[in-house]
Amino acid sequence: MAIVLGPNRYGKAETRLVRVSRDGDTHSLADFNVGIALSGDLAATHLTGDNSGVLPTDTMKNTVYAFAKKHGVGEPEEFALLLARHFVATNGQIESARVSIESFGWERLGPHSFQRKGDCTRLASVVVTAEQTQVVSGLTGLVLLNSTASEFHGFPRDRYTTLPETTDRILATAVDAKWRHMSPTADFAKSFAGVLEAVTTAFVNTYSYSLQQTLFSMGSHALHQRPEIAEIRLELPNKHHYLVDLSLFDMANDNEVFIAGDRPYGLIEGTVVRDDAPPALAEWYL
Ligand SMILES: O=c1[nH]c(=O)c2[nH]c(=O)[nH]c2[nH]1
Repeated sequence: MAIVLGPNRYGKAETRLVRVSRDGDTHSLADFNVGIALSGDLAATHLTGDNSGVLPTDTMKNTVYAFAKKHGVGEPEEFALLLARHFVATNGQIESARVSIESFGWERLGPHSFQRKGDCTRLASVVVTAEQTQVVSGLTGLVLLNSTASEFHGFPRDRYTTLPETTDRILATAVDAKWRHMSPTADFAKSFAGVLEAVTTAFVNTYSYSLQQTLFSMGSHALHQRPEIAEIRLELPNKHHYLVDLSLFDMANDNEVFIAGDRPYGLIEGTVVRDDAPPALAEWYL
C-alpha cells in the first residue's frame, strides 16, 4: 500500500484591508476581507519540509497592502484578478490562485464620514413595579467611521507604552446605546429616530481628540435634542485601524492603507445624564 498526498492548497485567510482614497477633502473607502489560496506543485514541503517553493502566506498579506497602495482598489473582482494573476505569474510552482473578497459597504455621511450599510438593531426594555415604570430604549450595531478629524496624543507613557502619538487617524466604532426616558409616555418612534440622528450627527461633527470626548459629545447632543430622555449610556468599541508600514517596500503610506484590527479593541463606556433626571430603577445599573 502506498500513501500519497491528496489535493491541497495554502494561503492567507482574512486579510482585512481598508483603503482610503482622497479627492481633495472628500474621501472614499474600500473595506475588504481578502482570502488567498494557492495550489500547484507543493509536494516537497508536505513530504520533506522543503520550502523552496512555498511563498510565505505573510508575503501574500503584504502583497495585498502593497497592491492597494500601488494600484488603488476599485471593484473587488478587479483587485482579486490583479492579485491572482500576480501570484500565478511570479511563482513557477503555482498553477492556480484563488482570491476571494468580501466587500463591506459603507454609506456616505459627510466628506470623510461613513456608516456601515445595514440597519442597526433597535432595543426596548421596560421595568414595571407597583410604584414606578421605567422605559429604556436603545440601539446596537451602528457602525460609524471618520477617515480623518481624529487625533490621539498627550497620553502618559510608561515602560510598556509603544503607541505612537497621532494627529490624523481613522476613528471607527460600533455604537451600543441605551437611554432611559423621563416618563413612560412618549412618541417612541420619533424619539428613537431623533436619538439615532443626534448620536450619528455628533459623531460626524466632532473633531475628536479621544473616543471618550466623542462619547460625551454624542450623549450630550442626544440629551440636548431629545428632552424626553433622562440619561444615555454608550458603549463604544474603538475599532482600531493600523497604518501599514509600506516603507519596507519603498512606498509612502499617507494614511491610505490600513489593517482593520479585530481584537483586542479599546472599549470606551460612559453615561451622560441630565442633572434633573428622575432616579433610575436598580435594573438600569445591572
Ligand atoms: O480615543 C482613544 N482613547 C483611548 O483611551 C485610547 N487608548 C488607545 O490605546 N487608543 C485610544 N484612543
